[in-house]
Amino acid sequence: MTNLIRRLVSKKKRRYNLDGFDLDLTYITERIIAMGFPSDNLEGVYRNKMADVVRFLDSRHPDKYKVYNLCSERNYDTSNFNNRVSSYPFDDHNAPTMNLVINFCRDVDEWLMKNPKNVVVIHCKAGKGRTGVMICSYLIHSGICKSFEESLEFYGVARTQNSKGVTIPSQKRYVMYYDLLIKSKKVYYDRTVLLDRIKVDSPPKLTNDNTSNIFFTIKIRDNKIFESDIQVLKLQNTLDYVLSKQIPVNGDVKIEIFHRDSFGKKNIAQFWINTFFLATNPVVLERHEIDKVVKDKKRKIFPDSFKIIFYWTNPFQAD
Ligand SMILES: CCCCCCCC(=O)OC[C@H](COP(=O)(O)O[C@H]1[C@H](O)[C@@H](OP(=O)(O)O)[C@H](OP(=O)(O)O)[C@@H](OP(=O)(O)O)[C@H]1O)OC(=O)CCCCCCC
Repeated sequence: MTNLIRRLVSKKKRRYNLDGFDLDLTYITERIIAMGFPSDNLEGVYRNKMADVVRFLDSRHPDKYKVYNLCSERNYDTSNFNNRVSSYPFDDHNAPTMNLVINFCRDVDEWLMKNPKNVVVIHCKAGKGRTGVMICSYLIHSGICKSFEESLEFYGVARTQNSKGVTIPSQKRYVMYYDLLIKSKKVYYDRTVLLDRIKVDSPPKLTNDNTSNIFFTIKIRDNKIFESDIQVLKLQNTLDYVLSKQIPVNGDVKIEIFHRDSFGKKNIAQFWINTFFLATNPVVLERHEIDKVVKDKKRKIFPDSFKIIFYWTNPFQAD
């Protein structure tokens, strides 16, 4: 019964089902393992049980494994894994920071280079989205995959039965960024640019009378630096918000669009971008490139033509 619940919760992910083990765990390559959170108590009933994961790793890769926990929301006693655990935390359904990806790839590389028998075991909560971003980045870093498209495909096929590994647009974008960074051979830094203006084309249908109360926020990593006032929009209108003062942003930037009604505010769309990689101006994000919007498969809220456009300025001409 417990295993049935675990299989239901792990959905389309490929499980390790051999020699008496039945775990939400997949070998992406012989030396890169993805898995669900090693849990205790009630969570242990529907996710991987910590004791089973320890038994598996100690029997298959004694003293040769290192575990990477990507969850910002939970932790465990690392002595379960002989303290060979590194933490690279970021939030569920979000992108990591670029520095987190860079440091993670270095750490994994260092461990794998130490001994040809060493393996890495990477997990978040479900062991799919966040785990996928980091594994795909390392597949590029190590040269196992030659492009971000190849790594996303490779991981999706290996980890799931429906090839839906990394599905959140911002998470995919960060794998693309890492590919660009590796190919450019440049040294990453939190480049400063100025945000000028944000447009939302073809507003969503959120109410029966087609009026929506939209506002947006800008965060640099986890710090909110700007919140717009509420814009009342009718369907067919375009939200065109010219910032009264240019806003300097650097590195990982999260923009969230909210709708406010009598029940409160609801985050309806969001995306992460990294300023180091901004090239075109304006930046146009199509429907399929915006988190949450892609989940509206039947186009009930967001029309096909929905897009977010933003304008920015490079304060340093030489960049
Ligand atoms: C009889 C019970 C039948 C249960 C059937 C459940 C079937 C079911 O939907 O199970 C799944 C859910 C939620 O599952 P999780 O709590 O594991 O949540 C997943 C997690 O957020 C993934 O992110 P990450 O941690 O990999 O970064 C996410 O992938 P992504 O970020 O790529 O979108 C995935 O989205 P996705 O589904 O792929 O769109 C989420 O479902 O489990 C529970 O809510 C725990 C249920 C606890 C039940 C306790 C029972 C004791």
